[in-house]
Amino acid sequence: MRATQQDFENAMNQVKLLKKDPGNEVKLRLYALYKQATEGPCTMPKPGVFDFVNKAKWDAWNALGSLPKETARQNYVDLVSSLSSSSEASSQGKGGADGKAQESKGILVTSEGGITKITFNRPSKKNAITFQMYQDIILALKNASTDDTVITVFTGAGDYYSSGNDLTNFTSASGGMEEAANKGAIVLREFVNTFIDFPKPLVAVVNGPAVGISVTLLGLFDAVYASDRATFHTPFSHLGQSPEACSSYTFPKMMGSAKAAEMLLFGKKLTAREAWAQGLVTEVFPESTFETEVWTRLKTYAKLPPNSMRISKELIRKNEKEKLHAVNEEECTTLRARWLSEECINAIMSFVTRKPKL
Ligand SMILES: CCCCCC/C=C/C(=O)SCCNC(=O)CCNC(=O)[C@H](O)C(C)(C)COP(=O)(O)OP(=O)(O)OC[C@H]1O[C@@H](n2cnc3c(N)ncnc32)[C@H](O)[C@@H]1OP(=O)(O)O
Repeated sequence: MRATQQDFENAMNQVKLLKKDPGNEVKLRLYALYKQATEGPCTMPKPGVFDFVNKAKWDAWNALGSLPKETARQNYVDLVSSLSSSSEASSQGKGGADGKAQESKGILVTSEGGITKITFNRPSKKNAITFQMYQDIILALKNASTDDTVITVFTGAGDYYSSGNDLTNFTSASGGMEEAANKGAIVLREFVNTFIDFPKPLVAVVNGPAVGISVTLLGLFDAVYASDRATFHTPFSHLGQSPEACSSYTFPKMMGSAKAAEMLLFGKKLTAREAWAQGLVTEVFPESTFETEVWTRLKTYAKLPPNSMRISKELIRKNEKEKLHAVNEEECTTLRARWLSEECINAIMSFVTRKPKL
């Protein structure tokens, strides 16, 4: 039976729910089939040789020649169906009861002893945050804000806390940089708003190096415990980008504008003790006792009266909320423009095309 327009639209939605990243080759094939099915043969001018991403996409689309739209639509549906059967669609239920675990691609959410634990769980990529992970974290925080857990804790699996935004979020987007930048700004706005509005105590257990957005977000946490192995790095200028997660406001407020500028403008990497001295970190622990000491403490905190902690947090945050939302809005608008700048595109391309290690 021929794939209908409805089958095609269902397949497009299905792609967004794939649990396993199908890899760049498959993504290019999907892109090419989508373009062929919706626009017909490629008539676009060939991108320049240094425009790696758009050239790869153009090549994939152009290779389909005069394949009829209907056949491209059918092939797209078939390809998605084969991917979906090998990679069960992502789902994340509502948690809260002790011992329940929800796993999505890239994050692991567990709840035990009154603590929701959200783990960046992509150690082979230093826990870089994909578009899907941003969305899964939003969902996990929304669940944690209304379930019966008392404290929510972020940590990282493996040697890193997180290397920040996955730099391939933009290069692997099927609709080009402009579409990726629009999507990025929308996702980022909602993601940061969820942290601003999160009603319960939010704690970061920074087990290792933290980069980019995983650092800036810490300004919205209630406590940050760090191993003495952790470092804090915000290389935004090196990436042609600008600060996010309200750090253009929280960092100068917390550490003074001179120290904030060293981090946010010049990309100075701080040790855990330096970050503590600047007020970004609550307490630093020796790596050898870090996990035991921190988790023992958190288990005690999770037994404190939850309503009292929620009300105190509300009082602390109340006068800042409107300001934080306005800052988030402006940072997202600024970043959207940055992502389309030559400085940023060149920096991202030089990361994704760097030579593999021997
Ligand atoms: C909705 C969108 C919101 C966006 C908000 C804006 C956010 C901005 C930021 O977060 S900016 C910060 C972005 N992050 C970085 O610039 C870090 C980039 N990575 C590195 O510099 C290094 O990988 C490292 C210092 C983190 C670790 O170096 P090393 O110990 O030498 O390991 P590898 O480089 O070999 O890394 C292993 C493996 O992981 C991949 N990887 C690491 N970080 C990222 C990343 N941020 N994005 C994508 N991929 C990453 C790396 O490519 C290696 O993969 P491979 O084994 O080669 O397949």
